[in-house]
Amino acid sequence: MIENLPVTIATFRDAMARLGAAVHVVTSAGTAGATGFTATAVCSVTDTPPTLLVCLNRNASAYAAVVENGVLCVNTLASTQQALSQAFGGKTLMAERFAHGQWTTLQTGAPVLHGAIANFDCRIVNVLQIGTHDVLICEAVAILSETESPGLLYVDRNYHSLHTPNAGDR
Ligand SMILES: NC(=O)C1=CN([C@@H]2O[C@H](COP(=O)(O)OP(=O)(O)OC[C@H]3O[C@@H](n4cnc5c(N)ncnc54)[C@H](O)[C@@H]3O)[C@@H](O)[C@H]2O)C=CC1
Ligand SMILES: Cc1cc2nc3c(=O)[nH]c(=O)nc-3n(C[C@H](O)[C@H](O)[C@H](O)COP(=O)(O)O)c2cc1C
Repeated sequence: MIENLPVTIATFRDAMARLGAAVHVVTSAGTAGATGFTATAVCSVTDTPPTLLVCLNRNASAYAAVVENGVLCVNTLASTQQALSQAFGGKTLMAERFAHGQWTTLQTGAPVLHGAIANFDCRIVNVLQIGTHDVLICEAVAILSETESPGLLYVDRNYHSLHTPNAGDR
């Protein structure tokens, strides 16, 4: 038998850190005000109805407002938008986070980031409590995906560009 690692928070995180993930700034607005946080725990669920999930730590400063607003926008970052990931990734005052980037709105009123590789404007249709996190089940009511820019990848605790070289670059 192969010797396995003990399953601890540290071994789980170290193994999960090996998985490459797109980086998103998840925003929300409404009666509880504008808020946002950086997330890699975002995943497509089904296209019928168009649904994705977002995992949010209940201790995050954005948590209460996201749940009260009941809407959010998943803004998937371009490789040039690493500074936004850092601004929304914790500790920065909420008003200062939104000083980075240009913002508009679509259907729900959640802030929509200009220049993202995709924007999924969503209603939160279900919430599952799993350990420290809430899994927010989100139905997309409007989508933008206009830029050709490469995406931002987070893997091994570092940022990379998802630029795919074409034949001319090789
Ligand atoms: N730190 C966490 O609370 C959790 C981390 N993970 C996974 O473990 C990997 C390694 O994480 P770290 O060792 O913390 O370093 P990291 O360098 O990958 O994470 C960067 C920052 O993002 C935060 N973060 C990353 N994923 C998160 C999540 N799902 N929920 C809340 N905060 C999250 C971290 O606490 C840290 O402040 C992550 O990339 C993620 O895949 C999974 C669940 C919770
Ligand atoms: C690259 C990266 C990925 C993250 N992914 C998640 C995530 O998927 N879910 C989550 O709850 N927090 C995630 N975080 C942490 C939040 O963005 C934020 O730091 C945390 O909620 C605490 O922020 P606060 O100071 O506003 O409370 C991530 C942070 C970074 C930098």
